[in-house]
Amino acid sequence: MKNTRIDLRFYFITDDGTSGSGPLEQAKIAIAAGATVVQYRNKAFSDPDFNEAQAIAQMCAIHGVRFIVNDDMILARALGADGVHLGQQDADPALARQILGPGAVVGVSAANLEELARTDTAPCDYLGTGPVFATGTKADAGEAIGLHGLSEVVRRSGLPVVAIGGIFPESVEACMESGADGVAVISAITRADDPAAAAARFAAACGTRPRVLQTPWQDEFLLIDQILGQPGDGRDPQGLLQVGAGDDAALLADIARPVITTDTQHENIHFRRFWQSFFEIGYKAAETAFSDLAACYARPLALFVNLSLPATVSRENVTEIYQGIRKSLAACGAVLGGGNVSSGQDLAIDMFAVGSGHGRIFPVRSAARPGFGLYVTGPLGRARAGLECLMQGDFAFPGLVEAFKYPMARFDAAAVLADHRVACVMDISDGLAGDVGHLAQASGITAVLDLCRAPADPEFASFCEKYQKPPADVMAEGGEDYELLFACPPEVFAAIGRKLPGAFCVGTCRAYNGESVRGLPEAIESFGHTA
Ligand SMILES: Cc1ncc(COP(=O)(O)OP(=O)(O)O)c(N)n1
Ligand SMILES: Cc1ncsc1CCOP(=O)(O)O
Ligand SMILES: [Mg+2]
Repeated sequence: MKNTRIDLRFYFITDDGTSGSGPLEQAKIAIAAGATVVQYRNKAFSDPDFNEAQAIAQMCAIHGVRFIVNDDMILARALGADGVHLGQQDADPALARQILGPGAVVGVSAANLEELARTDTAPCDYLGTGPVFATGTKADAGEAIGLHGLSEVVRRSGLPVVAIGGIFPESVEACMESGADGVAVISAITRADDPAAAAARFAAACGTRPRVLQTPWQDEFLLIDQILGQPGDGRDPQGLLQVGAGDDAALLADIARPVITTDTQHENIHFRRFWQSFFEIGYKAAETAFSDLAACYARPLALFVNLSLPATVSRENVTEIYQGIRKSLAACGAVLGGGNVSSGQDLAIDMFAVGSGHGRIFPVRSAARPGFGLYVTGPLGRARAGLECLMQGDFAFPGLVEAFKYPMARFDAAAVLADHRVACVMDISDGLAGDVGHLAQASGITAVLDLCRAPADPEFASFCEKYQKPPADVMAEGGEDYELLFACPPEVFAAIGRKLPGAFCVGTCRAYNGESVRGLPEAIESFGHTA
């Protein structure tokens, strides 16, 4: 059964064969001009194209434009599309109707009367017929049927018909007069010198109206209000935000020894949507900022977040990012102090974290002394291994993937170190190999690494075995565990170790002998945050 009506007047189809702008840009132009339908046609679709297709789906949804996927009903379903377009070589329309349901749009191609005779049109909502005129866009499109052929199909089909193939604004009227309900167009827009002007001419010929293009977060203030909450809504139990969301700046209650840090997370540098959900991206971004506070013994109070949002991120995605951020805030008792959203090329999360420093001690990197041991608060390399698993598509080590996705700022460990007056601390965000060098340089010592004393970790060990990686290499190069590196006299560590059973020794501090770091596994390069 079908019960779908569709306005076919200006049916735009994305072009996967042009060196000009990509499908999302093309769709935006068509939507802004007044397209009534956008078909996503990508003959070489592969997984990484999903985000772009989703962005087109979102643009269509926001503007009330029907979104149709060519050829692939499963992709249509995954994208929440309005429907699918199927040709003679594609899946059976009856199956598409069964899978997509009665409310979906199912379109079918019948190039001419012969194909129409072979087509089960009962499950279909419309027919795509052509090429009406010669087209260079589809090599296997067959002979042009002309306006006469179009009118014959219209007369026989009993379905709404969209004319396709070689159509220009000048030919729209004749197609409509031949009985078509609309025209489908690719190259006359996508390969025009001025695609926006060409699309506008189509809209005028089809009788549709232009739109002011909205981005998913156009109503920025609403979005920010929704995200930040309001005073008294229980999200700021300590009353830190005397003036919070909704004003130009936040007024915070008095903070003893304010400690401030900033951090930025960029798509494809610090995270990938392919590997992490928006929730996970938000959560981890906040933890990375808070890890800096933990390394300074500061109590976390507030986080300010600026989001740069490309068109491929929806309002729902933004909400998910903030849900992830809120998980992190809840874990450490901090509040969301404010923020901003703006359009951008890539998804980026800029953060500004505020904390209250320890009453007596502010640890620094420069306080290591010869004779001190070098220690870390917990296992190293697990997050790096988890990242490798994601890159390989290996699901055999869920604990490692979890370590990559859900690091925890070590406020618990910081409290123990502070109790023992440890004065030299930093968080390991770039990998031990790189970060120990920073500590050694700041302290003017030589750090001698020895990673053989790391506690046994069966999952990590079997990962290293499977991928033939020396464990010490992965431990030394892997950032993103967000453990703390600290230096103190061995007798102090003896007491700390009883309270922090996961902590272990990674080396010793010696008088500077011309090298900042010794004992690094060979061929180690700290995992730099470069693309
Ligand atoms: C609206 C519309 N009409 C016809 C087609 C062509 O479909 P098909 O014959 O399956 O060819 P491909 O487009 O898949 O190469 C269409 N896509 N849209
Ligand atoms: C997909 C398709 N099916 C029949 S003709 C055609 C191509 C239409 O492209 P253009 O509008 O550039 O002629
Ligand atoms: Mg097809």
